[in-house]
Amino acid sequence: MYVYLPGFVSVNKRLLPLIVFIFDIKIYCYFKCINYVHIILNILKKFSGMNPLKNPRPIVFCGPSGSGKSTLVAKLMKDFPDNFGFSVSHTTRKPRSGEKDGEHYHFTNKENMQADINAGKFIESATFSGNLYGTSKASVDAVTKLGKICVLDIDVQGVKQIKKTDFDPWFIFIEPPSLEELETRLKARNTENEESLAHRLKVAEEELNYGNTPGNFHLIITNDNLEHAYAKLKNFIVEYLHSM
Ligand SMILES: Nc1ncnc2c1ncn2[C@@H]1O[C@H](COP(=O)(O)OP(=O)(O)OP(=O)(O)O)[C@@H](O)[C@H]1O
Repeated sequence: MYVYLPGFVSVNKRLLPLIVFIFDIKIYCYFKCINYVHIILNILKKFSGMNPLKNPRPIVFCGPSGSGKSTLVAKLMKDFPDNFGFSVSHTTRKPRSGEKDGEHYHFTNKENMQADINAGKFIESATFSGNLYGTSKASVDAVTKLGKICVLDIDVQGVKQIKKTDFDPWFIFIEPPSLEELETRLKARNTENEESLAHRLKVAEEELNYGNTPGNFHLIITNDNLEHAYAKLKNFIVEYLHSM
């Protein structure tokens, strides 16, 4: 869809808000006697990721399995491809075929990992099926040093552990509109058997209690309508980027 501006210049309609925005800044700068090109370039740089962020505060996403964390984070990554990064977790399980050390996980052994946990080198860790999994401070720092906001997907037990350390991320809780809807989504996702579904729903109840306890999270998003939920998340991120 194109519109014709005076002077016979045709412009894609989606660009109009940007043009109006730039025009507003130009007028503001004219009256304040500031160089508007400099201001616009800085704003564009910030949001395009051309400017690495200085010591960005990581963001921990938490919420019941199936509440939509991965879906919302994927949208965020698409909108801000250069501003976010994932840390690489450690595990003592054996690599599966195709998994690369340092890329999918840092593969290690129990003795070394337990020693590092005891030495306070991990912000959180847990045991699943007899194997240790965890997030090291170094792997979060590696993302932060690149000037990117480190995104972490951590369960409630992990969040409780992090809160006991000096690590100080933003905590965002994603909740489903109801347990019934959570069950529907998990069934539709087709990743669960009856046993794992029942387990996830039981854990979800406890997680929702923790998530909704005042003071535990900086932001709680009810993921009812995906676009509304994402708009709330994006507002938070844009405000955060502005404040840096
Ligand atoms: N607002 C929504 N409306 C309907 N379906 C949704 C909505 N948000 C996410 N979903 C769907 O719900 C399912 C669960 O979402 P997703 O996998 O993102 O959850 P998750 O919290 O990352 O789960 P897990 O912790 O198990 O990885 C997916 O199939 C996704 O497409």
